[in-house]
Amino acid sequence: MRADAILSLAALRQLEQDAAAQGLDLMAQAARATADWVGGHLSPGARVLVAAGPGNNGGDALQAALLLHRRGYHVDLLLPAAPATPATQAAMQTLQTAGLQPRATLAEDAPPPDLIIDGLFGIGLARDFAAPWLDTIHQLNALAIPVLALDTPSGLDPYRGTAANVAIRASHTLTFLSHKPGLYMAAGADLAGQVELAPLDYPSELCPSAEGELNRPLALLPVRANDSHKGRFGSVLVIGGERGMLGAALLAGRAAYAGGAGKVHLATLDDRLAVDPAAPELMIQPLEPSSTLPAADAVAIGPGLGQGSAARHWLGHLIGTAQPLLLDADALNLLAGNSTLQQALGRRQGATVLTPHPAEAARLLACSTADVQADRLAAARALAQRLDSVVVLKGAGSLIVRPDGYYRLNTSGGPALAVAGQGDVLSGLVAALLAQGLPVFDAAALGVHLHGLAGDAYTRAEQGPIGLTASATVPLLSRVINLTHTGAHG
Ligand SMILES: NC(=O)C1=CN([C@@H]2O[C@H](COP(=O)(O)OP(=O)(O)OC[C@H]3O[C@@H](n4cnc5c(N)ncnc54)[C@H](O)[C@@H]3O)[C@@H](O)[C@H]2O)[C@@H](O)CC1
Ligand SMILES: Nc1ncnc2c1ncn2[C@@H]1O[C@H](COP(=O)(O)OP(=O)(O)O)[C@@H](O)[C@H]1O
Ligand SMILES: [K+]
Repeated sequence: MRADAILSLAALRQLEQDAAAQGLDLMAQAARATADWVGGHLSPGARVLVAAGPGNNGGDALQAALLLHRRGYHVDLLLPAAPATPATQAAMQTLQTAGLQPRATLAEDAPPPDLIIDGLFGIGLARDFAAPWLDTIHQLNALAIPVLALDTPSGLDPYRGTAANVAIRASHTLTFLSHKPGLYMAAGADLAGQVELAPLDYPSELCPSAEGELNRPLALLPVRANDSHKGRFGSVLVIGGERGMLGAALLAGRAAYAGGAGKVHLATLDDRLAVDPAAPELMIQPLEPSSTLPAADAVAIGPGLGQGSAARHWLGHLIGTAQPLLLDADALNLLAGNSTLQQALGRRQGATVLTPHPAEAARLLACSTADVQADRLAAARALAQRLDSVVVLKGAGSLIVRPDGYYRLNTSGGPALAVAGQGDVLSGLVAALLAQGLPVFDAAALGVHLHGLAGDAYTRAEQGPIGLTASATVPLLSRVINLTHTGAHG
């Protein structure tokens, strides 16, 4: 299996069953990976508090506790409930034989540990917590000590990224067998800390097919030949810029140049800007109902578009063309209220990308933003399938989803990007990648990845995420593109 692959929960459970039927002990492997992780971070003699739950997540933790004890660590065991699975019961018996006695509650006078291992609950979490779990998790969080969560922080749904009524806040998560999207999305983005994968060993024929993968840049722009000219790198048309929202179209246009487009046209609904003095290379044309649109290899419609009749007209017109097309912002809001446009989009011949943030996705799905965030993958898949488009569901852990449901989960970027105008920048960048000929899923995925890298570069350079504006992101885009730019001559 590819290292970046994501297995569905059902596939993971199937793999677990098939491995057990072949006599493979995945729990022992998970425990070894855990003990090795601790060995890479703390020296023997360090104090480790191992919190174990009743299921197999607890089994992983208890087997790891035994290994750590044998390797010379000082292990304290917290076992709030009796082990419920045979593997967990057996692990507990071996620990007791080795002289380790568990406690049911945290000892108030115990010396503070150097690390907590959270093996309370994994993928088997089924409901909100009651006592004693509620108190235990609050108490563990209150210790404010580094936590290594096994598989997932207890209380976090590692597929949806939603938290139960309380959840462990981990500094690190060691997840087993396959990546899990909820460790990067919604509440998971703050609860999982640094995530590492322990893939574990099993025969390759047991490996189910993946439902998605982490978004790593697979498709890159081709290296540019010395004998190049602007006509080789595609032209982008941005349509938007209603009164009071011209800036959105300008940001998209500037980002399209930063993303390597050879030519960028802006067709704006507000006719009061003849030129962008900060980016005079943008060719700006006010839109009249009778206008002929400039020829383009990719079109982005939506940044600052508004929802007036002219906006509706141009959206309908573009859906009827076969050009690669990106819909953002008010183009999505117009679409949400118009089933005729939605049907036309579903029948569209050309490649289409939709880039909703959760509120725009909610309007399209006629549900609440909270509903979208409660199951981001299901929401993005529903839209991609219904509108036969590649969908980028933005926000922490952006998802890039194909109509057949396969997805890439983005891990770059962060709160530096949580500021007005970043969506416009992303639209222009993805349009530039489309105009340069990347296939639609790759263009969307690479654009999201690079946009996130620009945010990460800022956070690193400024030692924090505060203060990055959308316009200041544009030059960072070209820097990260040039840094990652490899491949064959185009
Ligand atoms: N999937 C796999 O192939 C592997 C799984 N392993 C581990 O096994 C874990 C899954 O084990 P399980 O399926 O036993 O599940 P868990 O250990 O996550 O939890 C299941 C137990 O918790 C109880 N429970 C669920 N929600 C509760 C709540 N809110 N309050 C109180 N009790 C609750 C259930 O009744 C059950 O006893 C994984 O996360 C991973 O850590 C590893 O051993 C490696 C292999
Ligand atoms: N916390 C975050 N982590 C990662 N990416 C983020 C975060 N917040 C915002 N972003 C990204 O920034 C962009 C914001 O887009 P959007 O909400 O459409 O902004 P606007 O409408 O103001 O242009 C999206 O690409 C989104 O994924
Ligand atoms: K856990």
